[in-house]
Amino acid sequence: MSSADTRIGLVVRGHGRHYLIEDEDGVRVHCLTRGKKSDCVVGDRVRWKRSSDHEGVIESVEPRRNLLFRQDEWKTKSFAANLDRLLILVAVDPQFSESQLTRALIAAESAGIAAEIILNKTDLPGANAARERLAPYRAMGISVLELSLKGQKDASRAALSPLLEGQATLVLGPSGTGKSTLINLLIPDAQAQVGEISHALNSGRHTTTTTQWYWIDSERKSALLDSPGFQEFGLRQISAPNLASYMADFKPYLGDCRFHNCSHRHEPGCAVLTALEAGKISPSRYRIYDELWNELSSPPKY
Ligand SMILES: Nc1nc2c(ncn2[C@@H]2O[C@H](COP(=O)(O)OP(=O)(O)OP(=O)(O)O)[C@@H](O)[C@H]2O)c(=O)[nH]1
Ligand SMILES: [Zn+2]
Repeated sequence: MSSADTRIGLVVRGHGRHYLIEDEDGVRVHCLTRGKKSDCVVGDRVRWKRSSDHEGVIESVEPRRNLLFRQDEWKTKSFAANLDRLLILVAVDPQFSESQLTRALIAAESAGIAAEIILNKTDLPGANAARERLAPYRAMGISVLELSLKGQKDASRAALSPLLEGQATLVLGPSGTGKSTLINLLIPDAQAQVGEISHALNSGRHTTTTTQWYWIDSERKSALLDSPGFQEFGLRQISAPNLASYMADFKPYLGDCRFHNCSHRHEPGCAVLTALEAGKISPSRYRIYDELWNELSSPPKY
């Protein structure tokens, strides 16, 4: 088939082999992929053509700028493609897992996606403790935006809007941190958008197993992507020796170890261990590095 028969569309939702794509005019069409494989993800640009008045077929996926995914021993789970930014939402309460935060940052860094942190619920007692836990992240140059999404709606909107403008931004965050509050603040008709999409895909109203694409503005320039919660954030796509290069606080020391293939765990003359002892790398970040190293260098358990 020549590409003249096909048009470019944006994948805004996937469900099995069923996708909802949006054409250049913003019209949404239910499309199927050819064959059994479903290898496009939300955010992909695809070539598609109409197969009937109501449906289309996806012929191919355009090259991706990036792909954010997690990978455990058994499977790869894609969050979305062609992202401009990852926002990791954590809260004062429930207390966030630093390991999950670090994993998300490493996945973004290795995919070449800029990442920032939002600390929500700063109105609660315990805000200072949360701030302290995030201090190493600030120190390594990652922006931490403090919000109180529920109580300070206007201020939150004003802080977020410039960040999101003209971008495709994925929000990741554990349950209970205020993800729905954030989405509803920026996209008042979010529930309606979900309902419309689920209806078009026949996937049921409450299917939240895949990433959801929302337009923030009527010009369809700024998008927010919401991904369902997850328990595990595997990083099997990364090899243990490359791990440190995706950690901004380790990176400055990487060329300075005595051995070029230093694992930064027990070797003499290790610049990372020296930085740890000097307090330039935080003990919690080092502990996560060590845990990840063990995880990534152990053979799969199956
Ligand atoms: N104190 C305080 N509570 C907040 C704030 N933002 C959200 N909450 C509350 O935190 C709880 C969780 O918020 P949601 O927006 O439902 O969180 P979620 O991340 O979508 O959680 P799931 O629906 O479990 O995925 C709700 O009771 C909110 O009212 C805030 O800035 N301060
Ligand atoms: Zn070293």
